[in-house]
Amino acid sequence: MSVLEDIVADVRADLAEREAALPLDELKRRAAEAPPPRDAMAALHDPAIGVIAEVKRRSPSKGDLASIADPAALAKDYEEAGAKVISVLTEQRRFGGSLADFDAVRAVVDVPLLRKDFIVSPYQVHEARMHGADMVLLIVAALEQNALVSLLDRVESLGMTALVEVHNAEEADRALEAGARVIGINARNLHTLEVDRDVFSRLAPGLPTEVLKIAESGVRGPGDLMAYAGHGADAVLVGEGLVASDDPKGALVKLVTAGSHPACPRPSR
Ligand SMILES: O=P(O)(O)OC[C@@H](O)[C@@H](O)c1c[nH]c2ccccc12
Repeated sequence: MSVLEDIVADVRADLAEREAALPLDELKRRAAEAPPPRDAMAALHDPAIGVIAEVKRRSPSKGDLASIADPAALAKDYEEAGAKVISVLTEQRRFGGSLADFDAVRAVVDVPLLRKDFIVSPYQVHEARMHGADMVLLIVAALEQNALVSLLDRVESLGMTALVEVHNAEEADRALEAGARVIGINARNLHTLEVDRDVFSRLAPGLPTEVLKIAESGVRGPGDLMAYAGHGADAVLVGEGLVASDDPKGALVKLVTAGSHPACPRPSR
């Protein structure tokens, strides 16, 4: 099995436990009572190159990145530093995240929040909404086409924005066919965990101008952000480059400053 298949198998096992504890109907009822979602798409439509800052403790490729004893404090720093959206990993076994982290962050920030997980079931989408998510990650490589289409519809029908993640041209075609309006091009191959920053420059030109393009993974600093901007990125999604820094807030200020600098290329929308 590939890394991705292993992760998804465990995610499904954990999901079955939660479904047994809280049935879907009750979950939907609670989700309907959550405050309405924020407009993540509008937040990312800013003319500056935005940063989606991620709360990430560890990863299968790099192991422990940061202990993050207080995810809310980190997220507050991200918000103050100018993050357009904050991504919170909720996958526990490989990434050390949780819905409790998500709740802690939701309680202290106003920016749109992305639930970063391996979403394979409508249950997880309603669960995201119940916890106050505004945006949900859908990984094309983890989904059959009909599941991708129905999950995307569900995310949008609940008023949230789907970040549809791709890593190659075939997945990009599937994302477009499903109706994705925000596409994340991940430099990391989730089957092998290898990073190739050139994937963005290969795929982005083939996407329609009106689709928001997010460059994911491997952003080490302003130079990488500027390079991605030059290839048409509307925003970058950054985890390790922030959490593993001695000063995550300062590191994010540098990225945000680069993204709004007049010399930074702008998307041709
Ligand atoms: O830590 P990095 O290299 O900045 O990467 C962030 C983000 O792109 C990465 O966490 C990610 C991209 N797609 C994912 C899917 C699942 C889990 C994690 C991810």
